[in-house]
Amino acid sequence: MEITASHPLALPVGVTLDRYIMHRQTAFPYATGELSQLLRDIALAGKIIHREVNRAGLIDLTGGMGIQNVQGESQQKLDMIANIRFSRALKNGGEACAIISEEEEEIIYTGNNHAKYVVAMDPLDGSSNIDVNVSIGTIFSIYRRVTPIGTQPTMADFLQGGRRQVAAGYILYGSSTILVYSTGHNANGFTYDASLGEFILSHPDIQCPADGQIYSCNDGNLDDYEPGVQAYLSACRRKKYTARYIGSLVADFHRNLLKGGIYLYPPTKKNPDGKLRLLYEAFPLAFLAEMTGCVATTGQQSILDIKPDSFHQRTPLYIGSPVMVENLVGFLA
Ligand SMILES: O=P(O)(O)OC[C@H]1O[C@](O)(COP(=O)(O)O)[C@@H](O)[C@@H]1O
Ligand SMILES: [Mg+2]
Ligand SMILES: [Mg+2]
Repeated sequence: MEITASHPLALPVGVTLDRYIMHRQTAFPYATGELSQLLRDIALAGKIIHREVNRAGLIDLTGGMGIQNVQGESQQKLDMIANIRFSRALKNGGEACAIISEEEEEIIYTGNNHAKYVVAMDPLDGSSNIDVNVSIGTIFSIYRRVTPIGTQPTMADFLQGGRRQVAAGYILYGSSTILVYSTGHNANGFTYDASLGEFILSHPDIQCPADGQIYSCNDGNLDDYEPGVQAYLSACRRKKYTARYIGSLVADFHRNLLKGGIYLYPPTKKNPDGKLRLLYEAFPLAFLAEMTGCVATTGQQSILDIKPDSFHQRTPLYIGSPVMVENLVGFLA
């Protein structure tokens, strides 16, 4: 029997992330490869965290550290491991001159002052789900620095505003591990094939359904929510929409992005400005939302139009299918 290229065992594995990045880079004659390398460094750290997440229960990576981060939240071991792994990959990769992380109060200087880019990151999103084997993620946002190359980066490099992001994305560690990112044109998803050690293009040019029937919010805070939000949620219930809330922003966003839906984290008594952080949760997902036809708002303005003034500031977040978000905004008006 002759084995041809179409034989099931000879079929192509698909487009790897590396090959996709290279291909995209050729589309931009002025591209110098630094952003491509930075994306590869993030993918590498993602592969390592994929490995740690998958064996967290076996190597005592579950549980807290007994210390609190700048948010006043107890830091989980995996929060810190992810923070170390991503910081190290960005330091060694040489393309990021500084990092803002959920797990550290101040700027992390990588020493790569020659580098053009800065990264804001949520190394491990959905920390409350780490110990219970529920999907968690990593969120990242990339800016071209505004301070001169060769100098020490400053706050200004990080507080440029969501529309100045040159790339953003997330890695979802779920039943499979998927990297979804955009460099400002469209958004693509790459599923990790651990047997090859490669991210493979699995979700090209993701487009969010204009409408949906899934709503995601912490119902336990219902009494805290403003009347407009409560009215919107009871309208969802009346319409027999499906309530789905994983408690990991990345996982809830990803599901709604593919199926159509809305994620809400309104202001609460505990978090009058909302819980989620602007620089490394809301801005990057709002950037992706813009590329996939979703909408991201505070209820009053587009998330991407917020003028940031501090590294760990919070914001209300309503994000998802445009018809649903506009409907919600109608209730808030
Ligand atoms: O437990 P709550 O109040 O519903 O909050 C859940 C939300 O908080 C987060 O866990 C915050 O992110 P971190 O886990 O990175 O701190 C989101 O992922 C999630 O959507
Ligand atoms: Mg988070
Ligand atoms: Mg986190």
